Amino acid sequence: MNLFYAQGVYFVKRAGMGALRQEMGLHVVSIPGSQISIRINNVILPKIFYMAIVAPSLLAADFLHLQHEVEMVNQSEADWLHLDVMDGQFVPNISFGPMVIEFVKKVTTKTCDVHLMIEEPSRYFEQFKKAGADHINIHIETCPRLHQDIQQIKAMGLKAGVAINPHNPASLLSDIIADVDIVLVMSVNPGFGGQQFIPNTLNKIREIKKLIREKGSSALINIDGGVTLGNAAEIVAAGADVLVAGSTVFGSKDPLGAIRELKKL
Ligand SMILES: O=C(CO)[C@H](O)[C@H](O)COP(=O)(O)O
Repeated sequence: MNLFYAQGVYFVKRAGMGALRQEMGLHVVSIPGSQISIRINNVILPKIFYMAIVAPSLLAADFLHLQHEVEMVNQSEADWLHLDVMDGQFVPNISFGPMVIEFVKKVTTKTCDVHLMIEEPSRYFEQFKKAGADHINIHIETCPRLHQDIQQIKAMGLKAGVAINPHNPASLLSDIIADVDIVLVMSVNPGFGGQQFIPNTLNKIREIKKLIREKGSSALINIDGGVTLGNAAEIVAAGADVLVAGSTVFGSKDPLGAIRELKKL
């Protein structure tokens, strides 16, 4: 187990996660749960802090001032920029596609986490890579050849994520979880920002965490939808690694402060 000391706080790097995390540009990571104690050289460290990855979702930004919004995220403590692509088929809403991402990429300094809520996503992998995606997340519900699609994303040099809708159980991930870098758990029905977090997601996070351990996976658990300053601590305590936050960040009078609060968890 790797231990870091920074700003008066000990951070623990979870076994098996380090390489991926460092590759993803993170310096310190830990296991959740301030209730966990660890023993190092016979000294018990009583408090372990967890730093979630924070990914503001551009869907909730002011599109008239997109550059300004992206620059705000650049100045923040956020780690990733979450980019929701919707086709009006898989989800009822239509958002934006590779062209917008290409412009965003010119300005952003953050990792571009692209979430494809579209039918037949593999038709567009190349376009999204070209546009600047660092991660491509695809839905288990849209991919009859999910394993092949995940391998294709990874072969392109990108991180691959599998997204799962609220009605689908964690067990559906059983035979793919060892192959993915990210599990994107939808905590609202996909299509729109500003919805209420579905409480059963907390159980699902715990189940996915268990599955990750059982399968020796190094996937990060990313929670998308209805994340607020009020429920984020509980979500992280359940085992989430990444918090996508749209309205909580872009709807705030102090978006930098909102991101800072999420990072403090
Ligand atoms: O994927 C999404 C919707 O399909 C959005 O990323 C998600 O809803 C985040 O928005 P908010 O934080 O406002 O709930």
